[in-house]
Amino acid sequence: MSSAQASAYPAYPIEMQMLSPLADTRLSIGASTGTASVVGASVGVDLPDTPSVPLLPISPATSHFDEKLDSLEHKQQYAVGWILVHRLRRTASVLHAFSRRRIGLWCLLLLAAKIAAEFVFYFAGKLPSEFYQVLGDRDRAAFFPLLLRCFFVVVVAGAFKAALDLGAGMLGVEMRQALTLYTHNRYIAETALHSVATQGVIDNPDQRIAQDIEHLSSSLATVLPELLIAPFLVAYYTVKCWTMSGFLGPFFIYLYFIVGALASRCAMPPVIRQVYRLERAEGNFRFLSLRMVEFAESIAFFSGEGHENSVADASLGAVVDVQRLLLWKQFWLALITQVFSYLGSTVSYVVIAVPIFMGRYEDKTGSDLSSIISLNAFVSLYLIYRFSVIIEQAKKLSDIAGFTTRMAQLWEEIDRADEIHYKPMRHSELSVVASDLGVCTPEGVQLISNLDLQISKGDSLIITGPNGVGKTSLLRVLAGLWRPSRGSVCIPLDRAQSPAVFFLPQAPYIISGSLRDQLSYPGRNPGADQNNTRLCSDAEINRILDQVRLEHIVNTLDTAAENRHLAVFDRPFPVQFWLKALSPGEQQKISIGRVLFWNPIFAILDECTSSLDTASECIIYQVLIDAGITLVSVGHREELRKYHRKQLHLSVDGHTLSEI
Ligand SMILES: Nc1ncnc2c1ncn2[C@@H]1O[C@H](COP(=O)(O)OP(=O)(O)OP(=O)(O)O)[C@@H](O)[C@H]1O
Repeated sequence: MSSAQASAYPAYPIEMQMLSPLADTRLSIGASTGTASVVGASVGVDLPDTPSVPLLPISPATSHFDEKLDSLEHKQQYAVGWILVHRLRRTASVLHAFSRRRIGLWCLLLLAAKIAAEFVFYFAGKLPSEFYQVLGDRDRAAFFPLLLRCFFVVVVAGAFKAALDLGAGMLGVEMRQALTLYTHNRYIAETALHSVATQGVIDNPDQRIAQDIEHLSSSLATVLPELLIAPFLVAYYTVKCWTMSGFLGPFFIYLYFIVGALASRCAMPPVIRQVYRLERAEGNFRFLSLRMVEFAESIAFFSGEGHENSVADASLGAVVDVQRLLLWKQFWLALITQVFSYLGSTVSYVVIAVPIFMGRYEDKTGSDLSSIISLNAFVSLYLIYRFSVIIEQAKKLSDIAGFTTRMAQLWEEIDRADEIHYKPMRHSELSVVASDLGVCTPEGVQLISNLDLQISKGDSLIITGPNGVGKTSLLRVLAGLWRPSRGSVCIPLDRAQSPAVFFLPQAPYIISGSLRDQLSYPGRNPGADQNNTRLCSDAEINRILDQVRLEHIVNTLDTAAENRHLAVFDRPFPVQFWLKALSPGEQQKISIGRVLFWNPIFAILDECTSSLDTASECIIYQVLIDAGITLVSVGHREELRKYHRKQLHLSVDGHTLSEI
């Protein structure tokens, strides 16, 4: 390797092993950021880590919808302008409110480390030129001190590089925690969860929380220090380059930067578009696999493995098709950025060639000239490198814009849900009253109209009617999950230790935790303040298990291997354990146990005994009546009528209310 060749890649001694005539400029200088390239790689790896909701089954029939979603998301990715500024400002204020001190501290430390590291890297970058000088002059006395200094600088540069990675990682974690805590507080709330999660206005809220916030935080943590320090470094190395090679040096480098930035910008949008499509396809693929695990038994009973196999293959096909397309799009982006990367070293020769050929260094000896070439190459390569870092940050900023958009859309949807949240009115009477009530689906399909209903304490009501007529929808309106399309609902005030109204959905909801946690769920009076936690006592657990005929579960828990040192009612088990240990009917009994624990005035039961045998169902209903709980039940079995005083029959033609 000639001295001229060598001097084109002086970079830092710490990265000497990477130096070669074909070395990418950023590979040879990239020690300060740890970034490997600007080749659009980071837009290509944003795959979902969590299963997504079943929004888009994979089938050719959905491709048109996919296309529409694509174009929508494509636009949203570039939702720049004031709306993005507003969203970024909101993100900043959330970070400020949730973790201002820790984030501020990490930002300051990171910036300080970055400035110090740049100094070290500058000295490291000058070392090769000093070696050329010392070796060129055959100066043995100066060689060993220089070698020692080189070793010291390498160690310090390595330490700074590691510290920068640590600082950026910690800052990312702090930001992720703050943004996710804020989102949890807003999303997992009475006003938002049901509406945002079930009404599907925005896709995959789970993915936005678990993945997009993480990507946003880690991107912000790497971009912020780079952008803060970039103007100073560019200015400094521009002046340095100007003094060494005249104005033509910076001119060529700026020109190179502008052309390179424009070219890679042109190739980027198609990549981002395919990344979005890939994310969605991956989400659907994972969702199918998860469903297969969840419904393995049903599939086995149906002998549906063949069908599932072909659906899984089709889903995989959709993923790999997009992956292939993405690789092609990335190829063009990579081609452009790689060509410009390698061109960087050539530009540095041009920069130094001009003053040499113009005779500026005529009076220099061979070793002086080698040293100047090396130092100049370092300065111009570093300036080029700083520009490529800026290009890279610009690309990351568009990623940040995309992730901010996805996160902020979720926040905005939560804001909307908060605004339109409907809460039934409360009154001091012991009755549930519906006046002139209209019930519509979220799509606006009228299910029930002009319903006047008064359910007084002791006047249990059974709601009957054909499938799909709107029985559950009526309960949703009574619970405040759906806003009535017309009229109003009024329910009693909660009491200190128990809610006035307790709703049991059709599907039992089993949680991770102990038997005490299961029966006490949700752990606090749904109507009371957040800190008012109440758990079943041992006596209450024994009573409830006896009432719902579930005493035998204690033996199952007692013989389980986990946490034997704890009392049986307090042994925590994962939800998977509970789902295996309890049959669907037993799971429903656990749910009913919660009603008995909370002892509300009214229990609104949506086919919550559908998995029980008739004898067990009758026992359960009798226990609830004996507990003095007034029931509003949806049920199809004739036996249930005798536990109620009134019947509301819904049909497509209207409704009738009658005494039993
Ligand atoms: N979240 C929703 N978005 C849109 N439509 C819905 C939604 N939930 C229910 N519907 C529609 O409202 C209608 C009534 O549903 P609902 O669940 O209230 O019926 P149901 O009488 O309880 O039926 P079943 O006896 O089968 O439980 C159905 O046609 C259903 O498709």
